[in-house]
Amino acid sequence: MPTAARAPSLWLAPHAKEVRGIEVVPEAIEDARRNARQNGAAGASFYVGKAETLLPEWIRAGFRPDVIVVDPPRTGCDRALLTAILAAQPKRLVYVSCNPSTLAKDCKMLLEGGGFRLDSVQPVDMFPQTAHVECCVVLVRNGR
Ligand SMILES: C[S@@+](CC[C@H](N)C(=O)[O-])C[C@H]1O[C@@H](n2cnc3c(N)ncnc32)[C@H](O)[C@@H]1O
Repeated sequence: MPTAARAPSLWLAPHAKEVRGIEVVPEAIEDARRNARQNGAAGASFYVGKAETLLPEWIRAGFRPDVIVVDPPRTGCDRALLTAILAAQPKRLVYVSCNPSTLAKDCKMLLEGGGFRLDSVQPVDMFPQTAHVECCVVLVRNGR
């Protein structure tokens, strides 16, 4: 179960055999490892690198996650990451976004890539009185 690095990994760890977190900032990975130790999240491991580099490597090596969680910057996910997600065919993809336009663009590619259907879209008004909105989208594998 690869995820955005820190918070989601720790919440998910008790429910999964294995959780892998990816993050480009090394200090964030150190924090994640420390948090995992302090919270007894033994199945969580964390990797410094780009998700669009590491996930395709893992998929080529046979890694098949049940669930993928992404929480990208405002620019959205790299195309190579979306391609790797399509190849991995997880049962569920949870996409947390702070930019509805890149979220829509990435979901279009994922839905047109086949294999997924849209399950839910949940905006969260974390920044009242501003134009910003967080949004959580769940895509599920077709046939589920
Ligand atoms: C919106 S924040 C999400 C933070 C995340 N929820 C967490 O708990 O660590 C986006 C994060 O993606 C990281 N990031 C940016 N580009 C990345 C990439 N290509 N691969 C992996 N992480 C990336 C940023 O450093 C930032 O911490």
